[in-house]
Amino acid sequence: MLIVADENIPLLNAFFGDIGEIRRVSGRTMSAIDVRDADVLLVRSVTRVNRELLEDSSVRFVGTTTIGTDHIDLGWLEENGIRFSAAPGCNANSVVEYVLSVLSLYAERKVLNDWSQLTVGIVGAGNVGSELAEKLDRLGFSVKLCDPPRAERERNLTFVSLDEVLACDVVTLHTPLTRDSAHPTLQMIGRRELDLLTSKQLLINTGRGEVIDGAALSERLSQADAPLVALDVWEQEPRINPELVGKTWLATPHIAGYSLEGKVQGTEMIYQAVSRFLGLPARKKAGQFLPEPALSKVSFTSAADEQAAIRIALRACYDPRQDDARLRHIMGVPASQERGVAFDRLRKDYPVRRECSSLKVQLKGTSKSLHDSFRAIGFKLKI
Ligand SMILES: NC(=O)c1ccc[n+]([C@@H]2O[C@H](COP(=O)([O-])OP(=O)(O)OC[C@H]3O[C@@H](n4cnc5c(N)ncnc54)[C@H](O)[C@@H]3O)[C@@H](O)[C@H]2O)c1
Ligand SMILES: O=C(O)[C@H](O)[C@H](O)COP(=O)(O)O
Repeated sequence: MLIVADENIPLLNAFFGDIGEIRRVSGRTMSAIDVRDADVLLVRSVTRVNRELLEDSSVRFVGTTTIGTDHIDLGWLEENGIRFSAAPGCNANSVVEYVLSVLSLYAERKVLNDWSQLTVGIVGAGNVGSELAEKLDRLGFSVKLCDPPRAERERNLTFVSLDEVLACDVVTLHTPLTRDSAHPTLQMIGRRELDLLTSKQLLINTGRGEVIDGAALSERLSQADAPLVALDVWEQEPRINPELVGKTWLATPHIAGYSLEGKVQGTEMIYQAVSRFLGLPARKKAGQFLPEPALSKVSFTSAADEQAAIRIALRACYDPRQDDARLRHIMGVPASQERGVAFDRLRKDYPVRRECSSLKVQLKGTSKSLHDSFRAIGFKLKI
C-alpha cells in the first residue's frame, strides 16, 4: 500500500505508518509522476486534484485534511470511481477563535467599553459560521445570519439577506468557494456590496479569497469612507497582491484554521476515512498526540476588569497581530515568485498555536458573567 501525502500534513507517521509506505511530497508542486503508483492520496488545500493529476495513476482514495474542497474536482473523482473524503469541521473552532481575537482588537480600536455592543453579520452558517454565532450569542452580541442554501432547505425565516448582514458593524465571511451552485460565492462581495459598507464597519474574510472581488476591494479601500478589512484568505495564493495587503487593517497568510488541534483533527478524520475504506480498525485519536501547551494557566482576581480579562486570555492563546507582522514583512520581497515561496514558508513553519480549551482560567472572586463569558469562548475554568 503506497500512500502519497502532502509533507505538511502533521503526524503522518503516527496515524498512517502502520497502514502503508508513506511518500511525502510538496503539496504545491505535486505532479502526476509523484502519484502515479499510489493507492491513497492525502492532500491539503494547495494541491489541485483533477484529471491531470490522477488520470494515469492507481489512486483509489483521495483525502483532504481540510474543510474546503474547492481544490478537488469532485465530479471527476466520482465518474472515475475514486473514493473521496474531506475533514468537515476539523478546524472550525480555530477559525472561530481567530474571529473572536480580531473582534477583541476591533473593539479596542473603537474604544468600546463592551465588545458585545458590536452587531455581527455572518455570511455562511455552516460549521464555522454557526459555531461562531453560538459563541457570540452566549457572549451577548447581536448576530445576523445569511445562508440562502440553508434558508431554502430548512424554510427558516430567521436567516436574513446579504444586504441586511452588510449593515452590521462587523461582517464576517464563512462560505465555501463555489462557482456552479444555486448560490455561487465566487466574487459574491463585489463593487455593489463593497459600496454598501462604510468606514464604521469591519469586513473579515476567512472563507476563500475569491469570494471577494479583489480588484473592487482594492479600489474601495482607496476611498475615504472605506471599511476596515481583516483578510486571512486571498486571490491567487500564494502570489498575493502586496498592494491589497498594504490597504488592509489586518492581513494573515491563510492560517485562521492553523491551531494545532485543528490540524491534528484534520489528520485524524482522514485516518478514520482511510481506515473505513480499507476495512481496518481506527483506534488512534487526535487527543493522544497533543503535547502539553506552553501556557497552561492564567489567573484573574476580583480586581480584574472583565473586558480586559477576556482580551488578555484570548490573546494569550492567539493574537493575529503576530501573523499580520510576519505577512507584512515578506511583502517587502521584490519578486512575486519569491514572495509566493515566502508566503508558503510562513504557513509551513507556522508556530504551534493552541486553542482556548488548552488554557485553564483560574477565577477568584470574579462575577458570574465573567465565568459565563470564559465558558462561552471555550476556556477551561477553575473557580
Ligand atoms: N481560513 C482558513 O484557514 C479556513 C479554515 C477552515 C475553513 N475555511 C473556509 O471556510 C469555509 C466554510 O467552512 P465551514 O466549515 O463553515 O463550511 P460548511 O460547509 O460547514 O458551511 C458553509 C456554509 O456556507 C453556506 N453557503 C453556501 N453558499 C452560500 C452563499 N452564497 N451565501 C451564504 N452562505 C452560503 C452553506 O449553506 C453552508 O451552510 C470552507 O469551505 C473553507 O473554504 C477557511
Ligand atoms: O479549508 C480549510 O480547512 C482551511 O482553509 C485550511 O486551513 C487550509 O490549510 P492548508 O490545507 O492550505 O494548509
